[in-house]
Amino acid sequence: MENIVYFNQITWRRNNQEILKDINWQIKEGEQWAILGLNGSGKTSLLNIITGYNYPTSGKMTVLDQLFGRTDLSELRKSIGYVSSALDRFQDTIQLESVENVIVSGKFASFGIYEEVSEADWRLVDRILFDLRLEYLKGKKYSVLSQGERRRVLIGRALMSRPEILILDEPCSGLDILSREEVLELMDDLKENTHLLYVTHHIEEITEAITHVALVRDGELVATGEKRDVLTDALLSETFKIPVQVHWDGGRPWLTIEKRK
Ligand SMILES: Nc1ncnc2c1ncn2[C@@H]1O[C@H](COP(=O)(O)OP(=O)(O)OP(=O)(O)O)[C@@H](O)[C@H]1O
Repeated sequence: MENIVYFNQITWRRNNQEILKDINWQIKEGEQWAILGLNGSGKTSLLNIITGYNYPTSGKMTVLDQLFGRTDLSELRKSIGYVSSALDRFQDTIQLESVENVIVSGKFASFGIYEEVSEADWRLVDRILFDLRLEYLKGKKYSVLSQGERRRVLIGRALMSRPEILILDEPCSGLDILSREEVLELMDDLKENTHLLYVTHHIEEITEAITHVALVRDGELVATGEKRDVLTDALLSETFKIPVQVHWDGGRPWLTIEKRK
């Protein structure tokens, strides 16, 4: 495959406002990306272009080498997994389901099981439980899980469709420091079978599994590239509109805020 994602001079306009401006960005096979930017900078709008929910106003766009305008977006979406802490609002419907049922429902893009589940599907559930080290939760109801376990089960659910792209939109928001590390530890395993797009406000969540970073500010890309080239004091200060310094510890970047005059 040539490109996983390719934005060529993409703009997205809404109500006469240019929300995304002149976006040029390529994600290649084998790369794992993080996306950073302030609230309202355009991260979700960018992701919604990739998933085909926002249609570009101008420019050329391909996802998994499929050219927008010539491809069936609903088919394409089956290759894209999406986990968001915003999914928490759907959790009411799955409280009483077992962990296995929640995971298997990912195959049907619904939170209920309305279609027949095959033997092969259950084998994949077992495989996912094993890979994500969640076997100890087998048979438990979703409602009794900790927040960290719930996030990991929702990631497992997204893997049921064997996505080529997995969007993790602030998957660690609201988690304590231990649960957050448990979710982050999955990153190494996930990257073997999919391409990660990891959105966060906390740069220390950019683990060694992430290879590349995109910085977004006011609907424009400040920088895209290998993480060591992009996560610099100057580029992060520009992105976050506040003077910051980055330092690396344990293979991860950490931020300190410079005192403002
Ligand atoms: N459908 C829409 N119609 C009009 N304006 C929109 C629409 N979607 C997003 N916007 C605007 O585009 C800008 C970028 O929003 P977006 O949700 O992409 O930001 P974000 O970086 O994901 O923010 P956050 O970190 O808060 O989730 C905001 O000013 C928002 O109000």
